[in-house]
Amino acid sequence: MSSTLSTPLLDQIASPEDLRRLPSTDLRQVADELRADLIDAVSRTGGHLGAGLGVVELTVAIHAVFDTPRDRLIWDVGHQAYPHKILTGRREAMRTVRQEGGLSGFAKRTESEYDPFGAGHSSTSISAGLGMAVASEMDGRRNNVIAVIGDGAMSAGMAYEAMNNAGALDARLVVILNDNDMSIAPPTGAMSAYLARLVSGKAYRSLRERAKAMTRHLPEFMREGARRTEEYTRGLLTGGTLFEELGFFYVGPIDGHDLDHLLPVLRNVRDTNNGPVLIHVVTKKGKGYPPAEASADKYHGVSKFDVVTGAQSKPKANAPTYTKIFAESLVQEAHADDKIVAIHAAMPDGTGLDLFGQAFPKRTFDVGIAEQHAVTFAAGLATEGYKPFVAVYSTFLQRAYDQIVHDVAIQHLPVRFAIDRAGFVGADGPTHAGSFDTGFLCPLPGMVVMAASDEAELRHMVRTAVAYEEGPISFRYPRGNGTGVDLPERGSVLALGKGRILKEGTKVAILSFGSRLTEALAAAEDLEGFGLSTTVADARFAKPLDGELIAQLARHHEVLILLEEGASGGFAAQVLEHLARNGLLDHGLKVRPLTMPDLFVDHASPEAMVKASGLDRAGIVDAVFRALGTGARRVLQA
Ligand SMILES: Cc1ncc(C[n+]2csc(CCOP(=O)(O)OP(=O)(O)O)c2C)c(N)n1
Ligand SMILES: CC(=O)[C@@H](O)[C@H](O)COP(=O)(O)O
Ligand SMILES: [Mg+2]
Repeated sequence: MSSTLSTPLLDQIASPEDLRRLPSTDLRQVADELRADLIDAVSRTGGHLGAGLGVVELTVAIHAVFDTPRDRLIWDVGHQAYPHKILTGRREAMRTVRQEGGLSGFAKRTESEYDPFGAGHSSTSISAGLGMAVASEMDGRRNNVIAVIGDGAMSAGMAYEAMNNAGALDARLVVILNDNDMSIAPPTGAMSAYLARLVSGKAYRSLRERAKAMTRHLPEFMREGARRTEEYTRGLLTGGTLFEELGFFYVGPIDGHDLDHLLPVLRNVRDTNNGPVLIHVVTKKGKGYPPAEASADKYHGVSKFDVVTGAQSKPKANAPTYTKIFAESLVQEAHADDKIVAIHAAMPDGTGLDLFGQAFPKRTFDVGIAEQHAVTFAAGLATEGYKPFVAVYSTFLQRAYDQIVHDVAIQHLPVRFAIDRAGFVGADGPTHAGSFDTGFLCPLPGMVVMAASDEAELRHMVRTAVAYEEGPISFRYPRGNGTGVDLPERGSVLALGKGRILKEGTKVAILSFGSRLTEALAAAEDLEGFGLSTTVADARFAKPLDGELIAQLARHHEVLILLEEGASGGFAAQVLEHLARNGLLDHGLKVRPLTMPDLFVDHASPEAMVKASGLDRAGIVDAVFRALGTGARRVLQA
């Protein structure tokens, strides 16, 4: 902890019990100390900061009023849960957040009893909370369940599915809508505009007239609350909001940084709550830290930074990111083909489509956090002759699987999937690892599945996807910087289902799919040092497979290593099945698949995750020697 921090009250809080012992008049100071501590902690590690800064007062108020962990508190996404971690016994450990062996950057059940539900992906909190509320009701426990969800997360269909169900069940559930008018980027969509109107008071004023007439029908707790707090009365809006129509009692908008507003409202809800309640809290992302408040992304995610200046320390890169190469290549192609359109789900910067949006604002669609919709929306565009590119992180594409199957693949629609963050992503850990895309795309009839082994390949794959009209096509590429290869001026259209050989040998063959190719070439060098003549090939396609190439590698080598940065069930599984079906294993070929292990790998640096999974240079060499049999390395070394 920084010796310059003065946090006399926070120092006394080892758990929310301690917080609840303090008089309400101390809570403002607790919040100030908590904010300073949060900034100090994240400045040392990097991580998600803006969202946490915005919920400091809300976090203090919730823990002061509710009986956590008996009352269940769920943070949607969980990236804003850092202040919650500090107040729930993890203050010291916060100095390790997202580091190997340290705290997770999200809420995590195994980490604390104060985290009743893990997350990382958005918009799950209301569903999970409803399950807990119903269980509590069935058990007769009558504890409270509170789900805190952001305005960005509120754009996903799942939130409405949950509210629809909660309203019908009349469940005792508290949803706190943390409205900071920001997603990662400024939010888009009609829902966001609706919330803005509620906050600005336009909708509020007309509804208030109606509310006046309804006052005598208000439940007792609302009248009581209104009597007790003048501010609350002023901020109270009842009847007629979308949330009311869904069966929630709507309270708000409330200033989420003013404890004099938050505390009485939360107490009222706690003491008299009987059905679903939605408390609309207005906050500022980045609140209380000027560099965050001033930045465009409100310091959503930051690397280590200087607390005084806010300057972040970004490591110097020798090559552009894959994301940038994808975006630039797509912009280049879109200049030549006006049917190309680009879609992302609330991730303009992350997917690189901010660049595309600058060049083609009318051909760029931010659909909000709505991956399922993004895919079917793209399918609709494809039916009309457009060439939609859905740019999405591998992990978030998982959300849209039925849409890929039912809306795209069965109808053979040429939707192009640009799958970013494929493979280990490092600090965000298992919720964000891009592990499963190859495995879930390959079984789909007619789907073309590619992976880029460097940024030049990525450029070719963008061009290939533009040219391919027969059905859906995907290409995956990792988080971070490229390998530094020379880039072609423009990509070429790749021959469908054809790989390439980079180095020819006779004893060992390494067939790599995607990002591990550089390590495969390095491992081949090591193997040559042992006198093992090694072939290295880049498969490019997991579907259709290059049958000719696979047969050649299988027939003319003793060992075949299948390498990919993805879960088992992906590329290697496809090749193994192909080998088995075509009798290519019958002569005793020693095939070894190298994939991610069958476990959710905890956060660490991507390099450490790759190494721990045996997908690095040394891991590949080891796999070859294991295939050749015990003692092979010793004999060859001698
Ligand atoms: C399903 C899914 N899609 C995308 C993301 C990436 N993501 C993380 S936080 C975030 C913005 C969330 O906005 P909001 O809920 O308003 O929270 P805030 O950061 O404003 O507090 C997005 C798009 C995600 N975590 N999950
Ligand atoms: C919380 C969340 O889902 C995003 O903020 C994510 O952490 C972004 O990851 P990248 O840093 O890879 O864009
Ligand atoms: Mg928000």
